[in-house]
Amino acid sequence: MTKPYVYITRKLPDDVVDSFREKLNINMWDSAEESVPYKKLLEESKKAEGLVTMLSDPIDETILSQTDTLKVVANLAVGFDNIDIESAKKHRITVTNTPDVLTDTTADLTFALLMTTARRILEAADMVKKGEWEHWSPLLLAGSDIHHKTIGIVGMGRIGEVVAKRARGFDMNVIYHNRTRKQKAEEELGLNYVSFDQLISSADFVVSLVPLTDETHHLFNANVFSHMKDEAIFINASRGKVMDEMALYEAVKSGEIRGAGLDVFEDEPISADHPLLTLKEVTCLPHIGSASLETRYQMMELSLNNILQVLEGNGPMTAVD
Ligand SMILES: NC(=O)C1=CN([C@@H]2O[C@H](COP(=O)(O)OP(=O)(O)OC[C@H]3O[C@@H](n4cnc5c(N)ncnc54)[C@H](OP(=O)(O)O)[C@@H]3O)[C@@H](O)[C@H]2O)C=CC1
Ligand SMILES: O=CC(=O)O
Repeated sequence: MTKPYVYITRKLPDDVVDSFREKLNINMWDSAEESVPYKKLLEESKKAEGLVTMLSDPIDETILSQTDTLKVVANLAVGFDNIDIESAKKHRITVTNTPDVLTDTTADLTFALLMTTARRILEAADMVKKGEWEHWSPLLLAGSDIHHKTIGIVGMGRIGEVVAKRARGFDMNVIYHNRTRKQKAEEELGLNYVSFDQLISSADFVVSLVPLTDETHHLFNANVFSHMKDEAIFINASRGKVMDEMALYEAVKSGEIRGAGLDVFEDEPISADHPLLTLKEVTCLPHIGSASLETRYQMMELSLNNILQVLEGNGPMTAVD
């Protein structure tokens, strides 16, 4: 029996992929770092039954409408804003993602970003390494406290709840905003539900964990930054396009808010001359929320298992609704 053809849009480790080769005929793009060119993606999608895609691959109507073979797209991420879900539905192509396996790891990184920014860890480490530490002084690199402060989480989903748990461990007051209230989490984690406006005006740390949708595009804009506390720190670990980067730059530069910690950007990778990179109050990371070895291996295995399940006629393990 011929094995179904599956294309992976990045070079993944052989020790993960090889165990699926008995049942799947797998081909991969030959770089782990560089995205597959769009033309090649289009060409492969016309002959593959399954695609494993990265969050940087645009899986659009052109790709989804021009294939007679494609049955399943497994995105190596929990976010799926790079995929035209309506079009996939229309063409009866299953889309899967990688929820749960990355939740704790991403929550760890989100909290690390918050702590790094609040306590000015990068500035401090740089000073020591560059030999610029000349003396101890009472206000040397004095930052913001974390304990007993108020953290406001916008997007209290899987990752939001675990960040809330981390925050409770630091004796923080946790407020959140979602479109729907989560009574069980409120009771279990001691959270307080507030309106979006209340959250942004009362939180010391405003943390974005909302997916990118039409509704959340530029949710954090100049008007919103202007209503935050002067000492507020904005943390974005979800998607760059939920914030207006230039408005954030202005807000930090003018002292309207104290700083920001960002794992994601409107365009990735962010260009080296972007104004945000000039601000010492802004911590910037290269979209590494789920990047632990253990978690990335689990995400790869889950993606390939989703492909296998669908192509063997079983339901996907983690389908995007
Ligand atoms: N930096 C990184 O490397 C990573 C980033 N991510 C990002 O984090 C996001 C969250 O992941 P995860 O927690 O698993 O997702 P979930 O779907 O579990 O949580 C998302 C939450 O956002 C809320 N939400 C959605 N729309 C809105 C809105 N318009 N206003 C307010 N709240 C809203 C939802 O609640 P409700 O529907 O009630 O509003 C839901 O509780 C992903 O979509 C992805 O973009 C994820 C992993 C790693
Ligand atoms: O950004 C990462 C994801 O899993 O979504």
